[in-house]
Amino acid sequence: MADLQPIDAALVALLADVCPVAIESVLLEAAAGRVLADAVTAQLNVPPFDNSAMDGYALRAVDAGKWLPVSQRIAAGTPAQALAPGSCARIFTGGEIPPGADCVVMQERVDVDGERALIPADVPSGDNVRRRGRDVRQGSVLLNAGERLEAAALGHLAGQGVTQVSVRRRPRVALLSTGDEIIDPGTPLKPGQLYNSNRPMLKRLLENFGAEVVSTVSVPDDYARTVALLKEAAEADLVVTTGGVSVGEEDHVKAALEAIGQLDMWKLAIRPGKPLALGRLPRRDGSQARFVGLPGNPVSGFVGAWLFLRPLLGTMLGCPALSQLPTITASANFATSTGPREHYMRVTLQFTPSGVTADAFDDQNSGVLSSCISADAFAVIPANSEIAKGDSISCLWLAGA
Ligand SMILES: Nc1nc2c(c(=O)[nH]1)N[C@H]1C(S)=C(S)[C@@H](COP(=O)(O)OP(=O)(O)OC[C@H]3O[C@@H](n4cnc5c(N)ncnc54)[C@H](O)[C@@H]3O)O[C@H]1N2
Ligand code: MOO
Repeated sequence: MADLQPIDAALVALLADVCPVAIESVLLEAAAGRVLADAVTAQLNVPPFDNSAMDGYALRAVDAGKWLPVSQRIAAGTPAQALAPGSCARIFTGGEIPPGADCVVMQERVDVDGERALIPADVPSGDNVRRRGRDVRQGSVLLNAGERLEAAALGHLAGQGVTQVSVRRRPRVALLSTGDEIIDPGTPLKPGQLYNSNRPMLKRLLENFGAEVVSTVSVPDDYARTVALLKEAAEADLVVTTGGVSVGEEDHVKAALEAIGQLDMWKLAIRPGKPLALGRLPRRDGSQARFVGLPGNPVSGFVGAWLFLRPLLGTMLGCPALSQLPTITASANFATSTGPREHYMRVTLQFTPSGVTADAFDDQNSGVLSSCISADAFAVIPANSEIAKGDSISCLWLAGA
């Protein structure tokens, strides 16, 4: 096992000299999940004017504690007139604070008699006023480059009147499934065959990690076909294969990669996913596509996608949030021991008043995809270690995709 490469070294090799993908402009309404290419400076204050946080009456705080004439009515969306001293204005939530007024009292606290309102005495200046620029100051950085455009960020951009946004192009991924025994759903299974579970699983993960899957290809266990299909796939930014990276005579991916491209790393000290291969493939124009060869076992593909495809895509997209998974410490609700490989166990997390506990799926075999269905995290069990129930373990939280 001395030839197993440490995971840290594999990540360094994977992320070395990765170029960010190009920039494109998209409509804000089509920008969900995309990664901002440039920082955005706020052009507007938000809110753009002082406005009321309540339905009620706007006044000068010095006039509180008296009956005041109601001199105007300010609905949201209508401009306010200056407020004469000793009067108040009927105002609605979101309505513009009239010049001169400095507070709003909610209507539940006010007695009204015709065109007069009795304002309680304890209304401090500034009460229920949402100041101009309280959320966003004109000229400040609204969003940084590398921000993934999720719900609140999209709202923030729309709040600036933005219609078009500059984002990183989605990295294009060619997803190749190797194995003569693997067939697509829709055809009855013959003896020895099984359906391709890796393809839809990885497609979904890749898309969640910001990529566009531009081709899905089935590759037979044949060296010449593997070479030909890898060459074709290399026109994408990233080529991901499943299966065929181990040591059997029918495992052609590594040999094909070495023949036409470059193998940067193979065989990692990781369970599951040991035969994972990293490298590059040449394109017709002389540039190179990145290559990640995932082992065929579905759990190896699932773990490999989170640990390697996610940071690789995060780096291509210039998105730090995608490059690192949050870690959380939990108390192990199981016992286990490891050999020479670091074990990424699929666990569910329980948040209790006394702390976080991790329950491991019973069968942690790399062919048992059920272990990934409800997994919230990977418990990272170091190589050559013993874990007893109640021990503190570090987990990688599968958040954000
Ligand atoms: N003599 C050795 N044999 C194996 C070793 C080893 O070190 N020495 N390593 C084992 C480990 S660990 C793994 S992981 C596997 C990985 O092998 P491959 O990457 O070559 O994958 P395959 O053999 O093609 O497939 C493995 C397994 O997964 C099934 N599979 C493949 N693709 C799919 C798919 N798209 N959907 C569903 N299932 C898939 C395939 O039928 C096999 O059962 O090698 C061990 N062997
Ligand atoms: O790396 Mo393999 O997936 O451990 O079985």
